[in-house]
Amino acid sequence: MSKSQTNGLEFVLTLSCPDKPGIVYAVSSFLVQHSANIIASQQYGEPDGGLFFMRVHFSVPQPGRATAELERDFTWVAEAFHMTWQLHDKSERIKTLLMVSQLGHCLNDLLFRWSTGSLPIDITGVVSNHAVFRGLTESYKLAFHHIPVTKETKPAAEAELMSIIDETNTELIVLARYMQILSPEVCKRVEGRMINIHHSFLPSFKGAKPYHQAHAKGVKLIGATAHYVTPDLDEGPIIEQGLMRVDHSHSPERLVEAGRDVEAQVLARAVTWHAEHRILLNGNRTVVLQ
Ligand SMILES: Nc1nc2c(c(=O)[nH]1)N[C@@H](CN(C=O)c1ccc(C(=O)N[C@@H](CCC(=O)O)C(=O)O)cc1)CN2
Repeated sequence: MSKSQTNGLEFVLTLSCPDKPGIVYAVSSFLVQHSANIIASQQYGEPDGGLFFMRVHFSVPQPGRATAELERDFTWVAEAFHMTWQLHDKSERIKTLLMVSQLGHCLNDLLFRWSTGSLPIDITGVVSNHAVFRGLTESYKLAFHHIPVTKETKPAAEAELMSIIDETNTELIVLARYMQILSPEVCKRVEGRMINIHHSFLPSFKGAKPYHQAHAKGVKLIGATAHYVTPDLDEGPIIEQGLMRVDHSHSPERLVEAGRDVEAQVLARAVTWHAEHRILLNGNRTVVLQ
């Protein structure tokens, strides 16, 4: 059945809007009117009376409802409260394209988690500017797209990437240590649905070689940051971060090696939360409703 024709039994509604009394009441009333049962609900109101954020996971009785039908019925609530909102059929796994360059620890971790069912995504393929992970990708029976990039070929390479995204109906793109800066045009087309793992505790050590930057500063902690990609390098909304302790004896190469696990764990949490529709954008920040 096509996406709009599935009769979902469980849905996730996410919304943000100017805070005012009556929002939860209005959402609850909508759910009662549709015989829905709340399974989980989280909300957050900015303390200064700014925006209100909500995530509701609910079920509807058999035979289920088409998402479009519920969306049509919720529109009046959304308009009354000037909501930015989305309704997701929880049975539909988000189509996800993975991208990597020459370091495969995050890719390997994501592929394994996906293969065991612990990562709620459908992988549409792997894109890389190097050929080194073709074997690993194809061992999971996934499509591998080798798209080499040079300064001269970057526009054509990005055009090929966008074609793959469009042709596979990819909804989420994950930069699993993909080490090419993407153009503002690509960033605009994937705004809010491209996640990067940066190998430092942002905002420290943006850009290239953050572990070498950290070593030069004599840090005692290194970290990793998962964030949405924007035209401004490593400045996008932060989703998740992690840290680990190091000391004076760690060379830059040892820091690179030590950081692999925290990078992979942070990226996996960020991808999971995006796939579970737990992340709401709040300007250049995120609200993550657990
Ligand atoms: N527009 C954006 N593109 C990318 C972002 C981003 O936030 N906005 N994140 C990076 C990942 N990254 C650090 O996490 C990073 C990647 C690449 C570079 C860099 O200097 N790349 C050089 C080429 C390096 C090479 O060929 O090995 C370049 O693109 O000219 C810095 C940081 C992913 N893209």
